[in-house]
Amino acid sequence: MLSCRDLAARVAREEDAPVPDNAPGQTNTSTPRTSRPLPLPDKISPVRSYTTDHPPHSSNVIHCVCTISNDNLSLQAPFWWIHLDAIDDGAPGGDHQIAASLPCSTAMDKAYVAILTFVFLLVLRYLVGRRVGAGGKGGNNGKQGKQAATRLPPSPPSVPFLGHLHLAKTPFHATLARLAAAHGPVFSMLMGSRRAVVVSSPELAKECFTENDVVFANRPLFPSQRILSFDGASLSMASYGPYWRNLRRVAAVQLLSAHRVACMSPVISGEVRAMVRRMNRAAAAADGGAARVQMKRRLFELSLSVLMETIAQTKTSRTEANADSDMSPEAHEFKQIVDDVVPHLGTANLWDYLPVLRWFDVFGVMKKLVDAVNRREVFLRRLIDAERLRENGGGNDGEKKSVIAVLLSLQKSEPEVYTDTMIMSLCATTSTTTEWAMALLLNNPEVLKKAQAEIDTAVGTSRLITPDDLPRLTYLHCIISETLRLYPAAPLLLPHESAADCKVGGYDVPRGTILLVNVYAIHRDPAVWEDPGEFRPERFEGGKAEGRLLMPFGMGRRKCPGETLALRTIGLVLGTLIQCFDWDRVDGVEVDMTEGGGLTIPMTVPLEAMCRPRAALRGVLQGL
Ligand code: HEM
Repeated sequence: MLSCRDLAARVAREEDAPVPDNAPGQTNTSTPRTSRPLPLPDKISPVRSYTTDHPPHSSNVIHCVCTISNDNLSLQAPFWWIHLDAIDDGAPGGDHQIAASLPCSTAMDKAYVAILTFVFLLVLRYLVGRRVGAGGKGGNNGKQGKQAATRLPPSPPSVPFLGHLHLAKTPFHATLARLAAAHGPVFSMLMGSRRAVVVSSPELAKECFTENDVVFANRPLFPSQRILSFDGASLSMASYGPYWRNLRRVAAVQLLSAHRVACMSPVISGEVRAMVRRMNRAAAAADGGAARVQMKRRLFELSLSVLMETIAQTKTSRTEANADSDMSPEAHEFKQIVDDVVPHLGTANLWDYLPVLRWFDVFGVMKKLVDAVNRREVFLRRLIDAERLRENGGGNDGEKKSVIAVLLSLQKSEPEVYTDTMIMSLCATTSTTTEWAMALLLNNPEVLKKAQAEIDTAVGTSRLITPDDLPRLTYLHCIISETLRLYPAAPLLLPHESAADCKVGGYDVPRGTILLVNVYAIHRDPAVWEDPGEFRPERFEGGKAEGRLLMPFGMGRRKCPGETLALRTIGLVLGTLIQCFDWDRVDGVEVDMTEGGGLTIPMTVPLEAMCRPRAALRGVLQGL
């Protein structure tokens, strides 16, 4: 296996991996770019599209090639100044390559170098633009012909080098929704040197994931994700092909099937009970019998604990001495790693799109990622080794097996790939969704009361909700659907990438284009939903919303395989919180619903609330 440091070095050297040759219907049958270990060539030249006989780079000279077309500019390696040459390489449409060989210095301040490089590129592009313009119309004929034949989706005005990256304001999904209002339901953007197409209507989303499903089944592998996802070997990042299919089959059949999720239910119920017990104790100790609860922290800890329990059965190492925490020491350790990694994930991460930031590691991102990944690998290995020991001691019995035990018994050599993907996916998504649901309920107390009444009728007050009650709690289900409509945990899904040229909404989408589906905008389309910004669970009652596209878990073959587990966990957690406590806003102040950015939609202000044990449930709570 490639070590993390090797991988980081490789990411820095290899910039933007080429699009795999997966034509639709004849997908990659060779070893995917994500299979491990990927053999490292003895020597990787930073020049990939070197087309002239300029001298090769030497130890103190780094050679680079930039490809410049009328709307795009990409650079393959860092450089200093020695000579600069514009080469008409005969590329159609006046695409030109500029070669520059430059001596390297290490003493200079990285940020300064990055800025100089950026300015240099701007000037370069301007000069080449002039040269191409002055070079006569003949030189552009090929391009004009190609442009006439190729009808790309409309695009907002771009700036050199950055493309549209300057528009990438947080939260990115909201920015893209505004751009869609101006440019239509399908538009294209240049993210540095990568082209992206953004789709924001239900019809076009369906088109992408039905007739173009295979074409868009790939994932772009950004440098940060490459480091974080075992060089793209994790299920969510693997490129489409036999390797991904194998991972996905094991995940769907062995780990996340309805049967496995049912086996996990006692674990989820046990963790929820532990959280409620702690909240009840906190309320009993508080003035006035109501405790101020940090919901964000509690819910995240709960998700992580559920996962640690289902994945590795870490309960044995839990110390009840820490009365305020729901997490095992292992979960605590993993939380710290997640906290270090999450800020660097996201679809609009400048570091991923601008090679210049990576070459000089301007914000120290590379170092932080490598450190976090190293710690994570050691941690996961420890969990797996502990499971092996338990297996050898005969400590695992059938259905109650942990996820790692299942993988080991399947003779999978890479349990960490699954384990890591599942922990990362579950924690952020389920806890964020439950947090938004609670926030919406606090701002809409009449909905909270209606949900409480439904639970009292269906379950009673003499016992806690169990997973078997969930199918009967239809209003609770409507609340969850409405929450996922307004705040889909992955508002732009995970990015997809086209493996071949295709058409979307009548426009041409070239191979290698990133596809962003703005689920956030689709779920708030006023043509589909009346008063789309309002929280109204009733719109889902009695199948009224049937036929309208709701896709918080995605669509097509890359759809989330964890939907059943997620819905069951959210249902049980939310239902139990509603059943056991009366909830109030802190100081009666309306909850701040401002959205944050990143791969998920976090609440900008972490949710806090006042919880008071319900008198009718006192007996049950005391018995926990
Ligand atoms: C509220 C909870 C969740 C939401 C809203 C959610 C949503 C999503 C979305 C939108 C995608 C991308 C789909 C696409 O790109 O088309 C995805 C992928 C994925 N999710 Fe979830 N998810 C949730 C919970 C979970 C859980 C609990 C697990 C597993 C423990 C999980 C595992 C995965 C995996 C492995 C993928 C990648 C699938 C692939 O690329 O083949 N998710 N999820």
